[in-house]
Amino acid sequence: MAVYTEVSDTELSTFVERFNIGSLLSYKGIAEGVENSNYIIQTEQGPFILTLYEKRVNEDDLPFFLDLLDYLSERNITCPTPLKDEAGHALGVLAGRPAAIFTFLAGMWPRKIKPVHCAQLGQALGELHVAGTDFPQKRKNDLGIGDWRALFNKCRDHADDVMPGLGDKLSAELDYLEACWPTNLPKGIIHADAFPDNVFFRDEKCSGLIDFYFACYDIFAYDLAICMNAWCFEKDGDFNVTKARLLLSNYRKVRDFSREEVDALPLIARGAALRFLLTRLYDWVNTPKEALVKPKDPLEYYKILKFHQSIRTAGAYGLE
Ligand SMILES: Nc1ncnc2c1ncn2[C@@H]1O[C@H](COP(=O)(O)OP(=O)(O)OP(=O)(O)O)[C@@H](O)[C@H]1O
Ligand SMILES: N[C@@H](CCO)C(=O)O
Repeated sequence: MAVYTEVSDTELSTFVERFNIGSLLSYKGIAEGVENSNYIIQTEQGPFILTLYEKRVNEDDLPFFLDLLDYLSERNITCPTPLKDEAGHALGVLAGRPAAIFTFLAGMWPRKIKPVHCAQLGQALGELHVAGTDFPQKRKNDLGIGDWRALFNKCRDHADDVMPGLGDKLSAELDYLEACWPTNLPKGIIHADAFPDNVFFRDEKCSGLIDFYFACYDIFAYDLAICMNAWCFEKDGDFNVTKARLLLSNYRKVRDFSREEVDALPLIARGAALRFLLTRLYDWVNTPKEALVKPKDPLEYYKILKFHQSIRTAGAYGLE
């Protein structure tokens, strides 16, 4: 469920009037997603997405996200484009929450990942990184290497309830990553959460990316590592090197990576695994049993972390 804020039809109609998209015909809450309240709205000009920003998104970051989506759309990246109202503002207030209306992206996210999806994602991610190169605003990654220790400390006492010994293992991994994390790799705008449920496809062609609310300025290879972890491991935890090779080789056709990036990939992939392990652990520990949103399994990412700890070079990802 992801409709935290209920909107009345009169207030929504008044809000929509300002956007020059005709009158509101109907609207319906969207069940997917956990961060914000999303509605699909039908107006005389077709379907649009209405997002009401809930408390987990920092309001100060909203201009960055909306400007970024605008900038990327202008550069032919298919992503939700924020509409501007008659005064030229994308951000408004509806039912007491910050709110915006976006273009509707056609497509579905893949429930079963095939190699062709990974190939398409590689290309789309490369295009995103290139398109964002000159975006003038920078948002710090607030779930980056410098933030993991504090997050871990908040849930450390419960880590062993999830798996005996997990607390010590995560502590050792943090020590290692903090000591070795590279500072010299190419950076730019990254999506930082391009999981399958945020990438749409039509006829096995990528038709766009959504949910840019973790987007930030960070290491490009970190974004690739997040995707490799989310798309190239099978349900039983096995790594699928064919999918990884397709992801990386198709990315590389758009934005080639350096020797340093290749060499650092196993380390970066460990960091990317730890980041999602920690946020999932935090949610696991802090979500009440009766909550409607079920927390995701942190141990899925422990298996992924162990895989990357076991390999020596990026050759294991199908790279020469
Ligand atoms: N521009 C769009 N076009 C079509 N559908 C969209 C669009 N934006 C969002 N959706 C739909 O709304 C759902 C929820 O969106 P989103 O993933 O952004 O929610 P969230 O609550 O912000 O994020 P999270 O996935 O982090 O919980 C998507 O799965 C998709 O079905
Ligand atoms: N993609 C995240 C959740 C939303 O950010 C995860 O799977 O842990």
